[in-house]
Amino acid sequence: PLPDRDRALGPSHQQDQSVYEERHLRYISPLGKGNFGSVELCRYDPLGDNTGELIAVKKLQPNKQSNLEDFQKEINTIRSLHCDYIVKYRGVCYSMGRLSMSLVMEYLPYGSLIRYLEKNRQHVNNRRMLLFASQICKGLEYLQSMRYVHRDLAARNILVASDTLVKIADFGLTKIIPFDKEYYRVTHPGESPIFWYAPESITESKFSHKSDVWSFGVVLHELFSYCEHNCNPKRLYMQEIGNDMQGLSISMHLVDILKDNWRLPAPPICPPRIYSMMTMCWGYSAEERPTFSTLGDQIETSIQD
Ligand SMILES: Cc1cnc(Nc2cc(F)c(C3CCN(C)CC3)c(F)c2)nc1Nc1ccc(F)c(N2CCCS2(=O)=O)c1
Repeated sequence: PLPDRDRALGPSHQQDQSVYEERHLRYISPLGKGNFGSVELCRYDPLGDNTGELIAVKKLQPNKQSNLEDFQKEINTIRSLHCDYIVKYRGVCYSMGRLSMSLVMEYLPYGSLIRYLEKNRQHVNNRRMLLFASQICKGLEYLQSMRYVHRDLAARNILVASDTLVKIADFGLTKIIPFDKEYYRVTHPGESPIFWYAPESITESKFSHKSDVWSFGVVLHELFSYCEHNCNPKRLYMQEIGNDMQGLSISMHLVDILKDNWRLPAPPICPPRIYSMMTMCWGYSAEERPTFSTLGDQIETSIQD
């Protein structure tokens, strides 16, 4: 049979674990909004006695019809992923007579990693940070084994399931690398998070597992900066680029300083071995960068020490 992700998502093939009926969906509160649409906390309560499970429901922006295709791709992607370090797909919910659909996922109560670290900074030590880093690394290793490139790796897209478990959350930009290529070239970059992008992604819109490795290095930087607002990657890069913008676009300035070998500075109190791991992820050419399995081993070694 076709591998999971190659089967078309369609109402006629009831291969989804479950289709959620809108009439049993109880809206509770908003979780987040973005150009992607919105994510809401709901309770699926078919018995109507408040014993149903809490779920996170991602709805598409109603007006953006073009996104429906992307949304279907995102649903196909997340449906095909089965990994402890990736947020779990639960099913879909059709409403308005199959006119619109929502993506139903498991609900992770602690929210985004950024907010979690801001709130719990005082009792998250380096060991726990390394545990989170190794979980994200394992999630990415799994994604790579499925030939997916995430393309939007950042602490804001990592969710916290518990004090000892984080998961990769957002697959809106994830693409499958064609079987005969090493990279995916994007035609419409959209709003690119360039401060998390590898140089070749900025200059050539090329995305590969190695460009995800670059972004993982930036996530390591965010982790060991405790997602401090005043030392987030965008702020640090903009300080270095300076405000003397001679008309060059920000992304060209960014590529210039990366070519000159400037890199994000070591976060305060970051173990030297971790910072050297980040700088390896930031090898200018993709070949220089380590693989996720090498990074995973190095992180495991650091945890043992
Ligand atoms: C699939 C999923 C599962 N569980 C959860 N739990 C969750 C639990 C929470 F308390 C919160 C917050 C915590 C802070 N207070 C004020 C509001 C609720 C929260 F934001 C999330 N959220 C999920 N998705 C999600 C939600 C929201 C998002 F903005 C984004 N994204 C944004 C960038 C791309 S994104 O799609 O990753 C994904």
